[in-house]
Amino acid sequence: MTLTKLNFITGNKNKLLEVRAILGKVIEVDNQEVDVPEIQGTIEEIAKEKARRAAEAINGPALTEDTALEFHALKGLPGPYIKSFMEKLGHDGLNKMLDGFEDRTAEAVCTFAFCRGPGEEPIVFQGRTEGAIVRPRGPANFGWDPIFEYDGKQTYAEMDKEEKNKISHRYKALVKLQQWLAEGQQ
Ligand SMILES: Nc1ncnc2c1ncn2[C@H]1C[C@H](O)[C@@H](COP(=O)(O)OP(=O)(O)OP(=O)(O)O)O1
Ligand SMILES: [Mg+2]
Repeated sequence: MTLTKLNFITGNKNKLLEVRAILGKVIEVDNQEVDVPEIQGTIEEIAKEKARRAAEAINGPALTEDTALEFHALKGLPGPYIKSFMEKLGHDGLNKMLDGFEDRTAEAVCTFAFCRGPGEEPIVFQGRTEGAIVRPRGPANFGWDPIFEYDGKQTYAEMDKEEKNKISHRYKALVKLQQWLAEGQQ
């Protein structure tokens, strides 16, 4: 069965905007805002379970995304728990977490999971982009974007949206998703 549109389950408007900007020419992206619980575990386990639960909640095919931010000095933490860390500590606190370390590099990880329907095994598409954690620069309208510096130059928040969408963790994951769509979803 060829997919004619993707049902992207997310409550995050910025994610939806980026996915539409990148995938919009290739396939229609519908959105439903369903609050699916996120379990603890590895990035892949969390992503798969999120898609499984989303497919059950809407009783049909569901695409979900989970974003992680791995600090190398902290062996990958906060990773998938970045949302809670960001909410509690903010840009300043996240920076301070690394002040005792020399290594301020980090990896932004985007993991899409697609589940055909209830009871089906989800398939995962992941993209990673290397950067460093810096004091905030640029507009603060998307989470940790102002403290994630790409390429030693601009932060995600300072980058032109089009530029960001050519190198971001989300773009790289969506390239893999597009390939899978083009190859007939085998
Ligand atoms: N560049 C970014 N890309 C993705 N998420 C980001 C970015 N900057 C900040 N964030 C935030 C949004 C969330 O607080 C957190 C990621 O948590 P996550 O559970 O994946 O998203 P979410 O809960 O906002 O949406 P969803 O409904 O898809 O789960 O990181
Ligand atoms: Mg979430």
